[in-house]
Amino acid sequence: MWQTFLGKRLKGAGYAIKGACLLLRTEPSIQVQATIGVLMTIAGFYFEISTTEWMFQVFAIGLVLGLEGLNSAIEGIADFIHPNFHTKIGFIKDIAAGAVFFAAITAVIIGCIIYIPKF
Ligand SMILES: Nc1ncnc2c1ncn2[C@@H]1O[C@H](COP(=O)(O)OP(=O)(O)OP(=O)(O)O)[C@@H](O)[C@H]1O
Repeated sequence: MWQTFLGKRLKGAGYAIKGACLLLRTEPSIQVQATIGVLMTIAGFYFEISTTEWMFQVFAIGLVLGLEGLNSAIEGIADFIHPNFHTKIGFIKDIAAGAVFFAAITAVIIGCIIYIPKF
């Protein structure tokens, strides 16, 4: 029983890693956000930010990438179930993008709080 449970969880993790690789390979928005994440990580090492600052920065990068990935999935579902123009599809895509915007603004504020005092 435990072997089946563990096997299923490991399989699930495998699918999730595959999904993360797919996002990085196919989604331009994720590629941009991931590049910003890498640059911020380099900046973190360069400015030798504190442990607390690392925690906020890593959290912000993960939050933006995670929501951007979900946004891509919502866009994919919307295009699949209704490929033609529809105001409801437009609304769904806009609010999904709005959710990413909240996370991105949060990340920018965290970045400003960490890095502005270092200049
Ligand atoms: N099927 C649709 N019906 C109504 N409005 C749409 C539809 N598709 C897109 N839109 C509008 O266009 C905006 C951008 O759409 P989307 O996020 O799909 O990006 P895109 O530029 O069309 O394509 P992609 O992100 O794949 O490059 C949406 O937020 C929405 O306002």
